[in-house]
Amino acid sequence: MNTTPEQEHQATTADDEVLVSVRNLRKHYGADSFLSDDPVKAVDGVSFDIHRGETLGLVGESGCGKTTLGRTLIRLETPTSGEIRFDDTDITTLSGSDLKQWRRNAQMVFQDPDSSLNERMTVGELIRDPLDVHDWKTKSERDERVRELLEKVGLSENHYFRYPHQFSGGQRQRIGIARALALEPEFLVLDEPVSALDVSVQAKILNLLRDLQSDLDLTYLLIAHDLSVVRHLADRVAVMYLGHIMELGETERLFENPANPYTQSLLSAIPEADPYAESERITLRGAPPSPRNPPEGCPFSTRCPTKIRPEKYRSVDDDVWRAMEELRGILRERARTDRSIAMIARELLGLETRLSDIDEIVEEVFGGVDLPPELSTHVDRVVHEVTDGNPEAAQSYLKREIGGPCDTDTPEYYTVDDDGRSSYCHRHTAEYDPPSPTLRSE
Ligand SMILES: Nc1ncnc2c1ncn2[C@@H]1O[C@H](COP(=O)(O)OP(=O)(O)OP(=O)(O)O)[C@@H](O)[C@H]1O
Repeated sequence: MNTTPEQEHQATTADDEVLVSVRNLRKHYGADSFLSDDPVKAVDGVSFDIHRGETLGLVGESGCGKTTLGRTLIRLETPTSGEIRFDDTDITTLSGSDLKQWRRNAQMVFQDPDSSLNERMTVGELIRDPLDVHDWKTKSERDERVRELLEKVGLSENHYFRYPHQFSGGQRQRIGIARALALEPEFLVLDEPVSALDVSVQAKILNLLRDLQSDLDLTYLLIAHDLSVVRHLADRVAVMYLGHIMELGETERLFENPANPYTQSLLSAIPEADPYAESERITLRGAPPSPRNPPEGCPFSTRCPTKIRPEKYRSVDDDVWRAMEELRGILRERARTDRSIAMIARELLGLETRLSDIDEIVEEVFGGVDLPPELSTHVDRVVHEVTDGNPEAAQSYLKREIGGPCDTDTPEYYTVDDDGRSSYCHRHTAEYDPPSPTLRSE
C-alpha cells in the first residue's frame, strides 16, 4: 500500500501523541549563494513524526545528513523548505526573540564534550550559562538549579567550582547533558552522545540518558553510527541515505527483518553474534554519491544490490549485468570529477595495474564474462563515444539503453508491516519481486 506525503512515516497508534512533526523538510547548503556550484542537498525531503516520550534513532553512513537533520529540527539551521511543527506550533520560520524563547524547548547534546565546553568556565558557570542567557528566575534560584542538575546527572555539588579539564570524558559528557537540561527542555537531539567515549563508559552514559528520559518525560532524537547503541535505546529507527529516509519503523522489527535494500545492506555489515549463523553479506559498492549531485530516481540506485532491471534484460546473467553496472559507475564518476577515466576505473575496480584507455578498461570489466550481442552493441557504442572525447554522451546512452525505473523514477513510501513501518523502494509494488537480502536479479 502506498501513502500520501501526509501519511508518510507515521507508524502511529491512536494514543501516540505527536511532539515533533516534520513534512517535506529540505536543508540545502549554498542554495542561496550566487556561486555556480550546485547546492549540497544535505536533507532532501523528509517527513516523519516523533512521539512524546519516545526515542527515535537516526542511522546512516557518514555524510548522509543526520547531523544536519538534527540541527534543523531544533532550528540551529534554517530549513530551505518544508515544515516543522513542535507541539503543534509551526517553528519552521521562527526568528528573533520568538526563536530564542522557543529554543528553551529543544536542546542538543554533542558528540565531543571537549569541543562544546568552554575550558575557561567552571562547571557551575557552564551549566548556569543557558539560564543566564534566558534570564531564568533569580540568581540564587539559578545556583540552586545548577546544584540540582549536577546531582541529576551523577556529579556532585563539589564539582561546581572545578574546570572541565579536571574531569574524565564520561564526566564531561555528564556536564554537557546537565547544560542541555538546564532550561527544562522537552526534546533533546543526542548527536553521537557516546561515540567519543571509552566503551566502558558508554553504557553508563546511555543508562543515564534512559533514566533521565523517564524521570523528566523527555523525547529524544538519537543520532548514532553504532547500530547497537540505537538498537539498545531507540523505540523506532529512521534509516537515512543521501538526504532521504529510506525506512522508518519499530526498532526490533526493523533490525530483525529489514524491508528496504539499503537497510538490508547496512545491517548485513554488522558482524553476527553467532559467526556460524547463515546470512548473506551484501557488500555495498563504492561510496555514496555526492549530495551536490545525487542520482535521479532512487537515491540508492547507484549502489543497490537489488536494483530493478528493464524487462528485456531480466534473463541476462548476473555477472554480465554486474559488469554493465560497473561500467556505468565508472562513467558516472567521470561525469562528476575532473579525473581521467583510467584513474577512476583503477580506483573503483581496486586495481594496481595501469589501465590506459577505455579499451583496456572494458577488457578488465568484461574479461571472463560472455557478453550477449545486444549488450555488446551498447559497450561498443560506449567505447566509441569515450574515444571521441564524449564520456557524458556515453553515460546518458547507457542510462537510456539499460536504465530501469530505479534510475528514472522517484520511489514512494510504502507501508510494509502492520505496525506502520514505511520503506522507500520501487520493489514494494506488486509489479516487482519484493526486496530481499539474497535477491540478486528478477
Ligand atoms: N555548513 C555546511 N555547509 C556546506 N555543507 C555542509 C554543511 N554542513 C554539512 N554539510 C554537508 O552536508 C552533508 C551532510 O552532512 P551531515 O554532517 O549532516 O552528515 P552526517 O550524516 O551527520 O555525517 P557524520 O556521521 O559524518 O557526522 C555532507 O555532504 C556535508 O559535507
